[in-house]
Amino acid sequence: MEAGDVFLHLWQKRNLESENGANGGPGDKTEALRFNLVQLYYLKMASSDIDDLAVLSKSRQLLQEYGDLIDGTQEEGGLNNYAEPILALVGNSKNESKEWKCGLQAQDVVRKYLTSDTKDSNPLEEEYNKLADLLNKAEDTPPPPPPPAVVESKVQPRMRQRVSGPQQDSINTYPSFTLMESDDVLLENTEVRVPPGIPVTNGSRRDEMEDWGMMGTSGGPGTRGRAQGRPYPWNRTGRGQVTSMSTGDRSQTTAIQDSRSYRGGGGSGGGGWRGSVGGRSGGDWRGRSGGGYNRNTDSHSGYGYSDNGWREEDIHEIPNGRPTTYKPRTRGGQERNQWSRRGNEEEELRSAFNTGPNPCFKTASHQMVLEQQKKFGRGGMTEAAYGSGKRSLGVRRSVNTKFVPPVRRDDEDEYGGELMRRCMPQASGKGRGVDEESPYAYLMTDDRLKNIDIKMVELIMNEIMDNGLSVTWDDIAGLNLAKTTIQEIVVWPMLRPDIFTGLRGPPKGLLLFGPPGTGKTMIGKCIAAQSGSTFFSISASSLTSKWVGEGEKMVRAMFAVARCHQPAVIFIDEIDSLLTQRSDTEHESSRRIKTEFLVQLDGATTESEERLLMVGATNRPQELDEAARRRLVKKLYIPLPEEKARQQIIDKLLSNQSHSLGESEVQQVCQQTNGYSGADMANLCREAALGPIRSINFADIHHISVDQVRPITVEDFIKALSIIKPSVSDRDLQLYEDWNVKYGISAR
Ligand SMILES: Nc1ncnc2c1ncn2[C@@H]1O[C@H](COP(=O)(O)OP(=O)(O)OP(=O)(O)O)[C@@H](O)[C@H]1O
Repeated sequence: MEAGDVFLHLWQKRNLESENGANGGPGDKTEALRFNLVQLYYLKMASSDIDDLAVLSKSRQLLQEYGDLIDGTQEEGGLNNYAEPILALVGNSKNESKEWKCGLQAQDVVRKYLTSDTKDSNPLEEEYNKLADLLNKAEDTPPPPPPPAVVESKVQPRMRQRVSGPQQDSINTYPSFTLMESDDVLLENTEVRVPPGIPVTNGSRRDEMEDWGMMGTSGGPGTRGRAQGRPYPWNRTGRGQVTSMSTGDRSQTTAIQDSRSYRGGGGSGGGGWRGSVGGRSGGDWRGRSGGGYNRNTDSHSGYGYSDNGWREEDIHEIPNGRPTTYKPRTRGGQERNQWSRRGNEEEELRSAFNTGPNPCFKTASHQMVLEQQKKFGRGGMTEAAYGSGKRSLGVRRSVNTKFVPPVRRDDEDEYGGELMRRCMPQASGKGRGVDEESPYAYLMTDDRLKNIDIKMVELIMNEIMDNGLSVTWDDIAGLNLAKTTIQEIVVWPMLRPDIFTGLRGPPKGLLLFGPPGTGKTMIGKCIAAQSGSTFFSISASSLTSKWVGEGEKMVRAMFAVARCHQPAVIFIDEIDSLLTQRSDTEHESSRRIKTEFLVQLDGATTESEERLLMVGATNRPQELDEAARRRLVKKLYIPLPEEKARQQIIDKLLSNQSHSLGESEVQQVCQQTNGYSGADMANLCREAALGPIRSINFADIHHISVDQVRPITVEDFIKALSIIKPSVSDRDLQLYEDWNVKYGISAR
């Protein structure tokens, strides 16, 4: 990176955080607008008196301003002009921001802000000139003998450096520039390549800064104290004095940093915007000088730089990695700007900087990218770098909350990363192979799973229902038509695929619909037990994910795994929750899940020879998406049980209980249970079975034997009938029947 680029970074950072007049910098402005939008929304929620149109128009206006701020191309306008450090981070992530380019050119900014074409003095230029002088003097001073021992740094292990150049006016060799300690954050993201001939110094120069007026101008009383958090422009307390900075042909007013960065500033607040960095950097930065950052009494105009707070005992790493110490100038000025280094001369140090195309100084961001590449290969950083915000449970997002992208990090899953770590050690950097301990590692050799995440494979495999289930067709009372149809389209084709080919090929989808509690899930279990196929019982929740893009991958994984386990049946209970009609207002991610589902269900991706059947069950068939309805070819109505079926249910349930009901009494009960579902019948029997228990004295309950409990009688059933009522209304029933007439196959 050239000198001009470094200046651009500094300029971006300063302008992003500084306050240009009363309106604040673009960073503040966007925050304020976002806050306004949220506030407007809550106001509208809280009061219905507020006119919808007024809210709409205000929101539109705010959004417009917000958009202008984000995308504006003017130098101090668009946030994208300040985005270099951020872009450096997201540059390797798969993200739209990749296309997001900074509209500013280094040379433009340098030309505009460092070369004054008016008679007015440019404080920045003056400042750099002073620094250049100082450094030139320092060059003439002979190096001191090396110190006896190197003291370990306790505070700032990061490299600090100051780069300066001679006073020139070309773009990349503009008078001189200084990277302050408060620019460390920036430095971490910046690879600095200093043009040959530019002297480089390192270390703390607190007192020089005082001399140069870089440690803050005197501030107002408001700079006292230390505010917590980041206040908004309108409620900032203790804002410092506003100083004016003349920058060539324009004059810029820079509000000195708000009070959050200061600690007990006394009467002289000031300190400059850089204080904010200190504020965020934590205790090491604050208050080391007792009076906080406000040591400077000089009312030097221009940027009020904060005290960088470099410590005299700080140890610095020189660019080539060898430790050096910087011995700061004393007040007497004799030792100013001197380097000492174990066993090496200053020349060497300088030449290390001037190595041209291969600078040995690695920035933190560069280092991070290298480490990422080591871990994840040339693909470099993943979303991990992008979405590294701390997540918390149960805390509402506020306008101050950091944005956490809804993109899953590679080392994260629904189980806090545990599953991921178990199945994908590469996510934790241990290697790229599949974890051999994973019980499903063997599956990953299958070509059909080559693009599928093993973590998803594992999740799907966990949804396989045990084929050892003991539900038989006889357990299901009534529903003869449904049973025959299912045998025809599910069981036989699975057992004899050679016969069921071509026109006789089984349908790929089956829909069981009807009132709740009529045995749809039981049918699913029965298919699992009787068809001899691998039965995946999938719930809608196991296919949805909080991460954008994961849901559809899960659907794809489910079909891929099922294909590996043919013959297979995928049973999805309450399928309406997954495949409701698509609408313009629904969320993009749920729409994508549906689309993936439909694609997978479609014949295009389902080979005709595949023995794969999708069975969906729903109580709300009318809400299904039309495309899904078409793909679930056979729609079987599972109605309420008829009287005979209800009798079968009672007989079955009473068969292992002691009871005194004869056939006529059971029939009597069945006649009174018209409109009861199978589940209602089961509840009725449970309620009746409690009758004998209720007749026992409470005192006897401890010692009474099972044989002494009286049998269930018809009276128990009659009492239970007054408690258990039918759960399906006539109106709902009519809806099912209408839908069945329209789409069902049992209406023939
Ligand atoms: N035809 C039936 N034969 C025997 N028992 C039945 C029958 N229908 C329902 N049941 C009883 O009702 C209970 C619930 O049935 P199931 O879960 O299969 O209903 P469902 O139609 O899937 O309900 P939902 O639509 O609410 O999921 C079963 O455990 C069983 O005890």
